[in-house]
Formats: sequence, C-alpha cells, structure tokens
Amino acid sequence: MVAESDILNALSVIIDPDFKKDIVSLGFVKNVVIDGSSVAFTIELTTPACPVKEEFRQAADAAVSALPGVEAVDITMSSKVTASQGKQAIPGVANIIAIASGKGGVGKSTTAVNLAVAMAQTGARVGLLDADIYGPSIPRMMGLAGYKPEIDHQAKRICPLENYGVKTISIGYLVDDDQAMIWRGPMVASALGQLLTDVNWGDLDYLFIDMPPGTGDAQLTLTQKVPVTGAVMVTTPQDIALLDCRKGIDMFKKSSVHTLGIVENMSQFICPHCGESSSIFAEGGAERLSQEYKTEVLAHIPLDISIREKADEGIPIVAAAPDSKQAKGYQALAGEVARKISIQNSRKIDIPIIVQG
Ligand SMILES: Nc1ncnc2c1ncn2[C@@H]1O[C@H](COP(=O)(O)OP(=O)(O)OP(=O)(O)O)[C@@H](O)[C@H]1O
Repeated sequence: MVAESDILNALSVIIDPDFKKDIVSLGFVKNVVIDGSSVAFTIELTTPACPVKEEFRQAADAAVSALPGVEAVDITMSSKVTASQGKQAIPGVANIIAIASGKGGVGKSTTAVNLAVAMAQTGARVGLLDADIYGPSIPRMMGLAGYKPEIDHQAKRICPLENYGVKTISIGYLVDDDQAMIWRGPMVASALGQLLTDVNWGDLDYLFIDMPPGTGDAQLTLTQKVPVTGAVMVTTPQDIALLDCRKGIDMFKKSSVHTLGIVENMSQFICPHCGESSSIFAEGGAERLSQEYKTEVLAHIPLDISIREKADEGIPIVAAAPDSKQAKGYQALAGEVARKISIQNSRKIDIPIIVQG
C-alpha cells in the first residue's frame, strides 16, 4: 500500500509560481486519506479565484496517479482567503480593495461591478461598497435600483442588499439622488464612514470599494478609517486619463496604500458588426505607467457595446454571459487581483493606517 510520505513526496514537485515554493511546504496539502489503492486529499489554496487552480489539480492527479499501488485519486480543491495584516477595522472582512480612477467616466464602476461578480463566481465571499456619494451608480448596475436595505435597529446596522452573489451597499439605496448631490465635504466623510463601519457585512473575503473619481475627501476618509489592502486603478488609454491616474496612484502612495495594478479600460474597440478590434487611442500607455510605478497592468478591457448595454440593464456582463469573451476578461482580472492580494498578504506586512493630527 502507498504511504502518506510517498504522496507528499510526489506532490512536492508542484511549485506555486507566485510563492516560488512547493505546495507541500506551503501547507496546501491537507486531509490525506489512503484506503487501499484509493487516495483522497485536499489542496487548500489562498483564494478560490486562483488562476492556476485547474493546473494544480491536474498536476496533482498526474503525480499521485503515477505512484505504484494507486488506482484512484480524489482531489478536493478548497481555499481559505488570507486576510491582510494589521487591524481588522471591519470585523469579518479579510481584504478591502479600492477601485479608483483619477478621472471620472473611465469605467471605474463598470469594472468594479464586473470584478466583484466575477470574484463571487469563483466561490469567494464578496462585498461591494459604492463610495460615490455624489453619483452612486452601483444600485442601477447591480439591478437593485429602487430597493431599500433593511435596518437592524437593535444592532444599529444596515443590512446590505445582495444580487449576483455580491452584497452591496450604496448611499443610493438610502437617499434620493438629488439629496446626495447637495452634500458637502464633512457630510460626505460621515456618510462614507457609516457605510464602512455600520453595515452588517458578515464574513467577507474581499470588500471592493468603488471610489468616487479624483483624489478628494473620500480617499482620505477611506485610508484614515480602514486599512486598505490595495488599490486597483482604472484608466483609459488617452494621455489625459493616464495623467490623472498618476495623481491617483500618488495619492494612495502618500497614504501608504499599495497599488495592486492598473486596469486599462476601453483599450480596444470591438466592432459589433464584424468583431474586428481597433486601437482607437494610443497603445502602450498603461504599460509605460505600470513600469514607471513598478506595478502591473492587470487587464485590458475592450470598449464593447455589450458591456455598456448589460451595465445599463442592471445585469453585469459576467452574470449575463459568463462564457463570453468579454466576461473572460473580467474573470481573468479577478484571478489577477486575488493573486496579487495572496502574495501581498503572505509577506505579512503591516498595512499602516495614516492618522492625521
Ligand atoms: N469597457 C467598456 N465598454 C463599453 N462601455 C463601457 C465600458 N466601460 C464602461 N463603459 C460605459 O461607460 C460609461 C461610464 O462608465 P462608468 O459609469 O463605469 O464610469 P465611472 O468611471 O465609474 O464614472 P463616474 O466617474 O461617473 O463614477 C457607462 O455608460 C458604461 O456603461
């Protein structure tokens, strides 16, 4: 009969490309059960959105199947998302990720919604907070316009609304649009503060925050109130948007928030008639920016009419057509974001919170 040590030995040839170590030393292999010639075990990853999950499963199957005395291999792929280090300002929330842009209208909310739904599709527990107090668009994009969240009066907490497997909260659920428009700085800060701390999120692996455009009060409030795991910057390929993106990255840097990477949105135009893609704007800007800031381009999302149409209908493209080419772009983005967070969390850096005197 095969021994557990033989199985672990065989599995130790599988190297995690991010942690640069084998999956046995990393402690990913769990619950090894040997029953005659049948072997079962679990591979526990640091995120359900791991881009190499299927490769790991296949490699593990091949390695153990090749052992003498083994006839059947049963592998369970599971995950336990690592929390970012530092104080957990929102109990139960492992990672807080800001989705930001230096400039308005670059598709930040569209990216945030599709990224959040794609992440939830992997099995992760996901929340999405709309921090755009002046122009909340999450209720419409998530198909939840007109819905009101329940209030847990006893716990003095707002219950998030849920759709497509994602829990969301937005000022748009609580006040009318025209009411929010007239708010001034301190009110914005206190409203955002409440959305961050007074919501019954439960346990979340990833809480995405759709930031308002620019580098104003909301960014300061966020970075002062909670330890942010990292920021995803959304930009379009035009020079001006890239310039604004620089300001956004610099602003987060000043608050010690690490930029996980850049999403270049509307990077190519996909013709709805012939399907051909054309670069309407200059190419390579996001790459140059990422080199300058020593970060990565996480995804290039094309300018595509179905992305806009589905956003307007309140069914994000990843939910409406999960097997489409457009959805695949966001699913890959979710994998990249999860990967970057796992790597960052494994370094066990304390993420500082800036407290202004
Ligand atoms: N990749 C895309 N392809 C087609 N349309 C897109 C794409 N990304 C965003 N859009 C459309 O562009 C418009 C602006 O997008 P969105 O509201 O997400 O931008 P934003 O940066 O969040 O804006 P704001 O600064 O107002 O919050 C929307 O109509 C959206 O449907």
